[in-house]
Amino acid sequence: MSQQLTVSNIYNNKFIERFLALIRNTTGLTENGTKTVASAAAIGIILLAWKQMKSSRKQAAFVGMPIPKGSRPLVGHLLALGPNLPNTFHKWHQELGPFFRFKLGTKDMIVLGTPEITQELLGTHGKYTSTRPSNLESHDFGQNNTRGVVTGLPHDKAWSTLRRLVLNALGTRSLKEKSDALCKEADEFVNQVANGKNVNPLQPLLRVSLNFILLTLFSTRTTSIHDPLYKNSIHIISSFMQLTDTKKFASVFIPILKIFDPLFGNKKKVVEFLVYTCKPFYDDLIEKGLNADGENLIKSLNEEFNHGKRGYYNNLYHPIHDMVIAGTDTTAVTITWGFLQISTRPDIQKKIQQEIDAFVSKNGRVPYFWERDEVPFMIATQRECFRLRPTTEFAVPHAAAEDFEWRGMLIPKDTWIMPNMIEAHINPEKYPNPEEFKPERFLDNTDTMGSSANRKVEDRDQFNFGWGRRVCVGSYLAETQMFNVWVRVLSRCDIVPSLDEKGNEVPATLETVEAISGLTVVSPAPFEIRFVPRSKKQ
Ligand code: HEM
Repeated sequence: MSQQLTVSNIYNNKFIERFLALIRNTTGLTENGTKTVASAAAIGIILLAWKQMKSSRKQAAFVGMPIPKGSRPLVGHLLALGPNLPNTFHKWHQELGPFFRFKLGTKDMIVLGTPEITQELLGTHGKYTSTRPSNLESHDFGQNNTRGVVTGLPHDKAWSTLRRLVLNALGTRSLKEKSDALCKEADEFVNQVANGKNVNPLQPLLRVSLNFILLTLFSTRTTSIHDPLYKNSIHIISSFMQLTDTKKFASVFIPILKIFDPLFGNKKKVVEFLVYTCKPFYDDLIEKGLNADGENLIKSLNEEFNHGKRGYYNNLYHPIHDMVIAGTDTTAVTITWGFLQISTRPDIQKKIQQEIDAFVSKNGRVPYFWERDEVPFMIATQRECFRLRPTTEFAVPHAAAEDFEWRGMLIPKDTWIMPNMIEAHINPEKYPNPEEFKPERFLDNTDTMGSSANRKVEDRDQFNFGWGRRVCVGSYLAETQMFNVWVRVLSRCDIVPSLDEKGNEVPATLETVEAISGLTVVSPAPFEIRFVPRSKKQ
């Protein structure tokens, strides 16, 4: 009869008996001591085997996923990326298909090149793919891991509440109430530039965007580019962008570089900047916003997270900072790229002006954003400009929240997921002859682009505001601003190329103006155009 297997009779097994004797003879331990050591060894062996099993599962990660050539130990594909990432990725998509994996140092990154694939991974599998890469969280204002909107975690209740409050403050009703103040910002922009002189519209547009954010958050605004509030805000935005440039966090991707962190590491500088520069700046703005008449976002945030108490705002800095950073240059840059594209297309401008003029002669004023059905060709042109020059090249990267399976492949936790915005918008199946500037392809749709983000992928007409649960919370504000500025500029001006010293036109186009990739936004290199008042056109 076979012996029953129990913990105590395990030691009666001949092989184990001999093993215990060996330990006793070599260590001089008692019988009980030997059994304890043997048990500990057995547990160790089991743990090791389990770890081995786990890591062999990890080795099976990404099996079947295309990967470009050129990966090197330690640095991964770093040396194969070349100076122009979108071009390299376009080449890799052509060689490898709609998705591929590459390695940046030791980090795995998946790039998604078609709307369908992106929807599948970031929409259908959103449960696993809606967090952000942990190293995007470069700081927390030194405050117990309070996160903002951009890096908050979807399973965190505070994040859902925050997102809801922000969406509410930047939504249809709220912005309709603020409409007059927002329209004035756009009027002021036209007053400033409508003089027929060469101008780079980006800087004055940055002030319009900043004022849109300051008004909705704190019921305040800057009065000119010389206003200290404007100067300090731009200082905060640009310093933060520079401090958090991916290159400064190379050791995140290439761990061996950590040895240089004490010399070149940036983390301490970021935290000092946030604590000593940003906090006092935001304290002033928060007080201003809480003392202001009427509703604004800071009042609802303080009510929700601090029960309306004054004086303690540690948990509000991060969400506020996110809005200022995410909302200012994105919209200004989008409008700038749009004006650049139509500055060489008087035919397109004329069609838009006919629509606006017809509305003005009927109503005595230009349309509001909610009357955009009256200017369908202008809306279609904005969409076409946005398609041909997306404002972000890879949106804001998502990350895998846990190991999960996709198309039979194991995607490990922390894999970065990057939707390739440029590739998605030149997909010939969705946009026939994608290289052609053709606003007509969007003519039948004046819905907001933000609402298009919630549709089925085949019904979406563009993807610039992102995907899935993390879709941009500021899309309605951005579109309102784009509309207000476009409609006012084109009702009063023609946008034409700049002039050189001899009076010759210098056309600026997507081909002549370099696209400069930033942390998330891709900005035009400095260029100039002119806004010539329509009645005074030579
Ligand atoms: C044309 C202008 C804009 C563009 C192209 C844009 C684009 C984007 C994109 C692509 C994302 C990432 C979505 C994803 O992860 O899939 C995003 C997220 C975000 N945007 Fe925008 N955005 C714009 C304007 C704004 C404005 C005006 C604000 C705020 C006032 C804003 C605030 C945010 C925030 C807070 C997030 C993070 C959302 C989250 O992680 O849940 N954006 N935006």
